[in-house]
Amino acid sequence: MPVKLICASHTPMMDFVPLDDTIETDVRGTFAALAEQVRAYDPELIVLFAPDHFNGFFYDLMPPFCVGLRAAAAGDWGFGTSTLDIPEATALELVRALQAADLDITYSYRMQADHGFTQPLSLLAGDVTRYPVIPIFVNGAARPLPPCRRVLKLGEEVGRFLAQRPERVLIIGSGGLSHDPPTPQFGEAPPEVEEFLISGRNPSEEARDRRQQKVIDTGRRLAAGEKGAARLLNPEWDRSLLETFVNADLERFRTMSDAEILAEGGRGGQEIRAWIAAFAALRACGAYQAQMHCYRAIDEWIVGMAMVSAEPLAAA
Ligand SMILES: O=C(O)CCc1cccc(O)c1O
Ligand SMILES: [Fe+2]
Repeated sequence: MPVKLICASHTPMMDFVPLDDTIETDVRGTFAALAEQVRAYDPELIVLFAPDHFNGFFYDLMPPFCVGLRAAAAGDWGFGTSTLDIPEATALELVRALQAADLDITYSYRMQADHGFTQPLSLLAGDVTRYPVIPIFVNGAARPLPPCRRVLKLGEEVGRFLAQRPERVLIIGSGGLSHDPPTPQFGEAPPEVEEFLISGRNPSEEARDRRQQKVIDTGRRLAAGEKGAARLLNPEWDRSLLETFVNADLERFRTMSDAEILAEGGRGGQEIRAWIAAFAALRACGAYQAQMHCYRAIDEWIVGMAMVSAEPLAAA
């Protein structure tokens, strides 16, 4: 079974906040080069690990992980509401395989996939619906978060499933690295915000715009060096994580705590779980070699922006 991996940060602010220098050209150029790789590879199945940002998953019922059996784009940040092209029978087989491996996996016949899913599909696949995809939600926003060692286990078992599939598979991990967008935290927010965090699905257009504008404003204040606007990006931590992934040193994550991730990588840093799952899945298919394509710490977009691709060693 051919397999390939791409992990990338996401930041929906890309399409709302233009940068006035070469950074945007570099980032978009790298995404375009990776999209060309995807086109040439022509995946028959994408397995996409991504977090949610209180667009599709809420505290009324918060799973650590969720396999989408049917799903649509959540409608946030201009990525539309298209139905994803999920091969339902294969996704169901994956659920059964995970259960057989003692993972109590959640699944959904009506998943909403937010920009964590739709942005990488749009940037790397050209369109949200271009290729068959199995979306796998990995909670990276709603505390308490699943322990990183369980994320490793999920990735490993997904990888074991993929290793015996006939399809040409592209594994994508979406999120992080260090960044601290103004996502409200349960227990630290006023009652009406907590109510939103519990059950804020399908917001009005005005409510959605207000929320997104707040994120955009935070980026502007961070870039302006305003104290307390958001936790600073942490390029040093980002680079050490990238090295860990490139060196396939995934054991590091077995003991990595939420507190450590929060301290080094901010609230958004918790999204590295999607990369951990993706790399663990690839690793379960055999030894790999990885290539780093880009790293930029971008305050305006509130993101440690990185892209890494990887393939099995034998195929290199
Ligand atoms: O819409 C939101 O709540 C947050 C948007 C957002 C911004 C920067 C980096 C991210 O990873 C991200 O998700
Ligand atoms: Fe995010």
